[in-house]
Amino acid sequence: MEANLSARMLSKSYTVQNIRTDALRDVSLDLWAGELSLIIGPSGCGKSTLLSLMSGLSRPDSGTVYAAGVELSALSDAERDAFRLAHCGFVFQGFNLFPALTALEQVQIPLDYLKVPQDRAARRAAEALDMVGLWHRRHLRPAELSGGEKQRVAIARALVKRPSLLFADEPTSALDSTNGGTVTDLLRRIAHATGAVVACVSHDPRLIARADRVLEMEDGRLLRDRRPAHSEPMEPL
Ligand SMILES: Nc1ncnc2c1ncn2[C@@H]1O[C@H](COP(=O)(O)OP(=O)(O)OP(=O)(O)O)[C@@H](O)[C@H]1O
Repeated sequence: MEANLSARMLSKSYTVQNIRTDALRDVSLDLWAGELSLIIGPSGCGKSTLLSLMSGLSRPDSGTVYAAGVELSALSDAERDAFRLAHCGFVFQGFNLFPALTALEQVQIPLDYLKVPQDRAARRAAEALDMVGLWHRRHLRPAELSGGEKQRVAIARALVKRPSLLFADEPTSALDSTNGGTVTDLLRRIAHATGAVVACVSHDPRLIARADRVLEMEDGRLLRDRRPAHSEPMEPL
């Protein structure tokens, strides 16, 4: 079977004031559609750098990334921007919601950028909000939502484009453990239901049992690749 995202021998270093940090050293991995892959490891081990290279947010010093059939590392900056717009959804730690917009309006924004006609955009935004269990909260603004609900709105906004690649960088670190668990389970259900590659970076070991696959990093390298045993099957979305 062909992987939906393949990284080969990725290396990236940063030099600040003549001090060089090797953030990633010859990392190779394949990610598969329809599962939640958790990339875990201590602070500074290179998780965010790896996510940023795999999603085309930045370029490696050496190595290649193939995603959705495209060699990202061979694209220009403008071509990578277009690739991300077409194929990638992103979820971040800080939710990044607009204070003045309702939950439903936040979710519809990416479709406005993609120039999807209004009636279709409204329908798809409603479906995405329903998928994260927040249709009944559609008229509320961020200040009226809990942290867990805000993150679920952000996930719906990432989902509404129907991305083939969904990237989450520390999506649970601003949440308590119950809400963190809910958000992680949601990411896993989304992977199963939509067939997207879902890659989530976290330093929180509590998420390990909720992922389909766990990739452990240390000091810019991948140390371990395993699949936790799940005792309970997931409920469908
Ligand atoms: N833009 C940058 N400029 C300079 N150094 C950087 C930059 N981005 C990352 N680094 C360094 O590269 C290394 C890896 O950073 P990265 O953010 O990828 O790690 P991380 O595992 O995601 O860390 P955290 O869990 O703390 O977010 C660290 O030593 C970091 O200080």
